[in-house]
Amino acid sequence: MQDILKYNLLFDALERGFALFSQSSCGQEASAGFIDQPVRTCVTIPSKGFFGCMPVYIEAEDLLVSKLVTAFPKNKDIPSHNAIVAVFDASCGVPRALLDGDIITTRRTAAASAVATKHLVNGEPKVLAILGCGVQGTSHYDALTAMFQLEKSGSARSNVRVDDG
Ligand SMILES: NC(=O)C1=CN([C@@H]2O[C@H](COP(=O)(O)OP(=O)(O)OC[C@H]3O[C@@H](n4cnc5c(N)ncnc54)[C@H](OP(=O)(O)O)[C@@H]3O)[C@@H](O)[C@H]2O)C=CC1
Ligand SMILES: O=C([O-])C1=[NH+]CCC1
Repeated sequence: MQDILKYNLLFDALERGFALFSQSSCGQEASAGFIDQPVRTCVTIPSKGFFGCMPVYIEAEDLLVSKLVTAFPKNKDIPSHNAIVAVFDASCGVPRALLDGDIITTRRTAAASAVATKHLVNGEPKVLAILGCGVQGTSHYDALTAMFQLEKSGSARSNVRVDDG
């Protein structure tokens, strides 16, 4: 997954996916193909975290997919987020693949921020500052420096600790 899921491929795939989803949500299924993507369902594990289920049907790709993801923010020596992605053939419902979802989650999230920034930014961004050096802080650095020609970029651990008690 590390070698396959390059940011430039992800940027194109996400732009296409967001456009398809918007067109489908606006009732333009004829050109876009039908997409059914309900809002993520979450199960709460009190004082520990949550377990999320993220299903989608994409007619244009004949795919039925669900990500299953856990977020346990207090994990210390193991990742705070863990995921798998199950892929089914939408023509017959047969399972086709079970993918490691960690790299997908790490890079897709950051790539989505980069694509959103590209469409929302006013002019060419020159400076990037990221607060926090966790998994997403790092992947956002990688994605945004892959998307833009920046003059200055950096990330830093936060010295402001939010009380998460
Ligand atoms: N929408 C999406 O698709 C996704 C969203 N997320 C969300 O993004 C966020 C970051 O996830 P991820 O990077 O994987 O998590 P990590 O556990 O790898 O990193 C946690 C980050 O939060 C900071 N942090 C933790 N506790 C505190 C605190 N008390 N006060 C201030 N900062 C704190 C850390 O700062 P420091 O570096 O200084 O230690 C670190 O940068 C989470 O909220 C997660 O749920 C994650 C994946 C996908
Ligand atoms: O969409 C996602 O994969 C996640 N959102 C918060 C934790 C993981």
